[in-house]
Amino acid sequence: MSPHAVDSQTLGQTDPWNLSKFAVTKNAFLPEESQPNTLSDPYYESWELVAHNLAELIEARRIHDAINELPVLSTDLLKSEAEWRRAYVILAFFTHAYVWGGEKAEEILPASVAVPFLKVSAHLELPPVLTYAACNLWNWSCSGDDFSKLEDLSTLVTFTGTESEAWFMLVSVAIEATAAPIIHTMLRALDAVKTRDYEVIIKSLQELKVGIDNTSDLMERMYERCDPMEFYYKVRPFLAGSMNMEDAGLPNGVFYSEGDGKGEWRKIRGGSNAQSSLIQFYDAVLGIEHNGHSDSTKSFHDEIREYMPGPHGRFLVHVARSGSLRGLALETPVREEQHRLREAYTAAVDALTEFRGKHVKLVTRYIIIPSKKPWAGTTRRNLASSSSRKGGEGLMGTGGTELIPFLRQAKVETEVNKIESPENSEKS
Ligand code: HEM
Repeated sequence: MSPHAVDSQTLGQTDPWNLSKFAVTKNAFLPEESQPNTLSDPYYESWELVAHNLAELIEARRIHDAINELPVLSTDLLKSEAEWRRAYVILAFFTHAYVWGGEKAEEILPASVAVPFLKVSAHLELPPVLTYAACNLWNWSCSGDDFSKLEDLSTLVTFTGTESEAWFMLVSVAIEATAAPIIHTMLRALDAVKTRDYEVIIKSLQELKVGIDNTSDLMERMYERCDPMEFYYKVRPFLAGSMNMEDAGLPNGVFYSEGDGKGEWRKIRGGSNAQSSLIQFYDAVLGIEHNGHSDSTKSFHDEIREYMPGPHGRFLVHVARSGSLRGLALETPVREEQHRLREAYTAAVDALTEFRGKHVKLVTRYIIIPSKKPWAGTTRRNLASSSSRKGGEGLMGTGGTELIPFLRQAKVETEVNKIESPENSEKS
């Protein structure tokens, strides 16, 4: 068992939260075990053959032929939830390899991928696109028991076969695994709000701060083995969705063909770490809210929950409604323990603000700077070429945001929650 996994006794104590209903495991948002790297029924051999050779097929410009030759397979022979997840990973990678793997974007997704992908996505309550779940949560295996040990993790499906791509995906797996105990600690803290058990809450908030710091430290390990130029020009274009991709060659989005002329044009956001339930969990327990952007009344953070596995999205809603640590921290402190609660709350908010600050720096290193540099490798018409043509102006995130203003706003919306002294405690 991963040393960060929560033991069954502890899980038992938090049973009122009904975690299995929310697909929260002893490894939090990661599955219980290493993921299978093959579907067991030989019926799916043709999928597995393409999946295991995806990077080579893309490199050799044979990916379209390989996918066009696939039969339209049924989902009836998927044997377990782990196999449904494996099918989702495979079909998500096929979709993005097909759309972005040629000289220019392909607008029509063939039925061999679209038909089973729509079924598998509906089963898992996810959109039919390469989400964080496809790229990260369900796309790894581990040679040991410790899922936070980056060196022991490997990816199952990749577009490029590069170390940069694997590292980019696996850093997030390690982050999720390391944070597993924090979920359970914070659920106990929310329960303790009802009984005003200050000591439990203070200790939990202190642990949360350490957990968020660990998340930041692991995120900064990205620099070790993910090369910014390779990430920007080779890997990131494959993560793009079909929303806001007019300049990259998808004016109408992508047509998901269901055969016999049937199908639907879809504009869907691409994969983004913004779809991590963990960071939104940190927001939820601290009572941090994000505002709507100009074209919607819903915030991006709320919208993006639809790109998380259904049960995880529902878990976040449930947590946000289950007691307010912030409300308790805002009460005018009279007793010593109330002062300590404020300090612990603010230290956790500071840690999350710092995480978001470090993330902006990461995005600058991996997107802003490379977008202004010339690339000597293969060029295709895609997200990278369309952004670079404009000298990096108006850069969009793969999740579809105007990235830097959006990320700075998320940081400010975190920071304003600090409660430093009774005088500035009016915000609630
Ligand atoms: C090379 C690595 C990374 C790059 C280039 C990157 C890029 C981005 C971009 C462009 C956005 C804006 C949303 C969008 O996709 O449109 C975003 C959002 C976000 N990313 Fe990353 N990211 C990286 C790694 C990470 C990691 C490791 C995490 C940690 C789990 C993370 C967490 C988030 C979160 C939570 C958001 C939503 C904004 C917020 O709540 O602050 N990112 N990222």
